[in-house]
Amino acid sequence: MELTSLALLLSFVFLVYYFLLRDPRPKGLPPGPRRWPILGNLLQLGDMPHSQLAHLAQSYGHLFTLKLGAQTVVVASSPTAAAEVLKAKDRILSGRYVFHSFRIPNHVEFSMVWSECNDYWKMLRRICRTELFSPKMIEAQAHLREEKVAQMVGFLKGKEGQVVKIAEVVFGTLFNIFGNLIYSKDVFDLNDPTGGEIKGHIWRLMELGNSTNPADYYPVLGKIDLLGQRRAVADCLQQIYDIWNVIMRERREKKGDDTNNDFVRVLLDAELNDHQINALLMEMFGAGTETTASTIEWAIAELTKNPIILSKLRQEIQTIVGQNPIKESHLPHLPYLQACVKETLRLHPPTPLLLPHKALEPCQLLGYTIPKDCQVMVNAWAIGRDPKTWTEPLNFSPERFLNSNVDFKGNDFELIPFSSGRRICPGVPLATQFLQLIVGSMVQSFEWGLPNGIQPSELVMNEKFGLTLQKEPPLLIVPKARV
Ligand code: HEM
Repeated sequence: MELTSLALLLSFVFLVYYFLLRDPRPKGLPPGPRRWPILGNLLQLGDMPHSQLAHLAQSYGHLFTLKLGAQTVVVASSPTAAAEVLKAKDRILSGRYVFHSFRIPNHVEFSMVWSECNDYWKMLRRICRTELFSPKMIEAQAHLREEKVAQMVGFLKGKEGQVVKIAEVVFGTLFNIFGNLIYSKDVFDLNDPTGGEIKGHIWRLMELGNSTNPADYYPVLGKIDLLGQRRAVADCLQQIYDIWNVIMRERREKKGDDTNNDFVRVLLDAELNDHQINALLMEMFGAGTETTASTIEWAIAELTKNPIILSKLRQEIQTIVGQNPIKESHLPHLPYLQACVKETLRLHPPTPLLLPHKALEPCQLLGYTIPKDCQVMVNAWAIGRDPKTWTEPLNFSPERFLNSNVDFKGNDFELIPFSSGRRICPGVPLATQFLQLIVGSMVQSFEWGLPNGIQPSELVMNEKFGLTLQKEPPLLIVPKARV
């Protein structure tokens, strides 16, 4: 063989080894599946990443490593691994990986979701804890939520016998609850198919938030904004902020005459500027509506599939509340309703992989070495369905919570739909009220069936990423008023 041919053959063998066979995982990381050149493990994610990752955990263990494009990601999939990430290494792993579509000046630096846990973030968390979601504020604003839910019930009574897309009605109701909690205004007209001015912008923003940005896998693409996603998010935000700036100007002008007891009042009193207030309000809508609406849709779906549980719940509400509309003061006396909500969140956490955390510095995790800047995900969906923790995990069985202290407030790592540790969802107190009030009111006020003669046992819900906007087909029901 000629020398050149031999050299070419050896080069080819070396390249095949280097790119296809060699596993370039840095030393010390948890094990993981073999990765392809350039793509890494991207093709293994499929269109339901939480479910695929749960599957991979069966082969590689409760802490494993993936390469997604150029990003190294460690995935925790058991209560032990989650406790290690969110409790034992809470500070070091509390960094946030910021999605490229949201790296927008005048937004990202004022954001709570995307900030590191710096002094500004601590100030926002304190406002949430002591003001916006304090027990006093939750109680003071209960009548607003009750009023908007009564409007939803009235709207659905007008739709008796017609097919209703439940997510849309719940979304509209949540938008209006938020509008009133935040700046004492409705934002959504349930009877208007366009939903009103601001709805389109927020809806589009949520769609953009759910779409994949290639730069999150290949950061070199970040600067060129290949698909224009960052520009589109910036445009949407500007349109929403233009509307809110008018409201804020009016409220600043009112000053002492402003009698509204809402979030804008609290934030103006805390002397936040318009950029800071806009970013925070946007996050309330963004983080609070889709998650809550998705959970309610799943609860209705599970109750439709489980008529015995539905009638038990109806019986509890009948005994404790009777014919009058449910008030938030009833909620602590409705343990079966609470259990139904917990069970829905166990099976269908709306952010199944929480939000991606990032290592602020290298650290040891269950004997492995996690490098600085490594992304860390926690698979709350897999943890909620783990047969080592839950008996018959795929069954919707609220009874499992009746004589149990397990709760979703961040102390029980087998149930972490809201996460745990310093990054735990600050909206838990509000979300709990929304979920129980809306599900309870639907059950109390309506019988419902599925359209086109579909039987409840035939109801198949698409679990794609667990989020309402991405569900095809959505849950359609035909309501029939009870009271
Ligand atoms: C069913 C309802 C909800 C669920 C399941 C949920 C879940 C979550 C999760 C998993 C996170 C990420 C935690 C982490 O990074 O480890 C989060 C963060 C957040 N949530 Fe919620 N959430 C819900 C409702 C709400 C509501 C109603 C609000 C506010 C009105 C809200 C505001 C936020 C904010 C601002 C963050 C970012 C916190 C930070 O990074 O410091 N969420 N939520």
